[in-house]
Amino acid sequence: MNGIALKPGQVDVSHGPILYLEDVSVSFDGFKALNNLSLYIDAGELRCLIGPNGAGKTTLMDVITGKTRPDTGSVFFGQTIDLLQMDEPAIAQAGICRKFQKPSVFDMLSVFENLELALATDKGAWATLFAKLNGAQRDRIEQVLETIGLVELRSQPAGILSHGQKQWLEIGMLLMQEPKVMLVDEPIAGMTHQEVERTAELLLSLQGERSIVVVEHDMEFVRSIAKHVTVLHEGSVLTEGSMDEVQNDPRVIQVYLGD
Ligand SMILES: Nc1ncnc2c1ncn2[C@@H]1O[C@H](COP(=O)(O)OP(=O)(O)OP(=O)(O)O)[C@@H](O)[C@H]1O
Repeated sequence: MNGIALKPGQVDVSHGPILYLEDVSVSFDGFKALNNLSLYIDAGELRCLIGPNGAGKTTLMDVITGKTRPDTGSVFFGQTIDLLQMDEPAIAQAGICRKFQKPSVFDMLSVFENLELALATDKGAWATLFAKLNGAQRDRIEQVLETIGLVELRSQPAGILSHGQKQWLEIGMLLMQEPKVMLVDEPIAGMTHQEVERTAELLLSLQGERSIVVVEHDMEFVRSIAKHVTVLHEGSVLTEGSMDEVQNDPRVIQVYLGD
């Protein structure tokens, strides 16, 4: 250890990575969806995960968020927090959140209220909506509205938003909880070209303060955001590197062409 005392809830990233997965295997009826997979995600980085269908990307996300328990291996959040000892809500509470492909905003509530709801704690959703916001909470919502580019639509019901805008609102709802790691599953599916560009800007603006792991099939999009790409194949890491490096790797070309 480096001698720095950590407060409860703090994540020890003093060695660089915020997520450590080592020798993780997951079997479904004898089939290895993850096979001795090891992966490290640095604090503040934006990582893209690619790989052909069935490579294990979703299973990997499920392991990190506690939905699926590995048969073997270790999964740590920072150097000291053992995620395999925690259930799904505890992992989310610790600061690892996941954005699923399909947006699930509340159509009848305004954009602002959706963000307000994301503040919901143990008091419950309705109590949160009717409670008076304090200054810090109001400032946080304003900041998030700015980040997701929905300031002007703040009073509109979420139901009138375009598909892309709903996705950004949902990212905003996750940001309200100030996660340290965001796992983002196929963020641009169904978006217009303009929305795709705006989503790239948004994800790029989020790195640094938090780590972002994006699973995406669209290679053009991956190229536009990724400094570092991990290629999964048959439940293991096939290779890692810049987009150019992985795209020119004969093993990557082979698994994609063979798909
Ligand atoms: N609950 C399950 N029961 C049985 N097999 C499963 C289960 N979940 C996943 N698998 C299998 O494990 C393998 C990895 O699946 P996974 O969904 O993680 O891949 P993926 O890389 O996310 O694929 P895609 O890009 O198609 O979403 C696949 O062969 C899949 O059929």
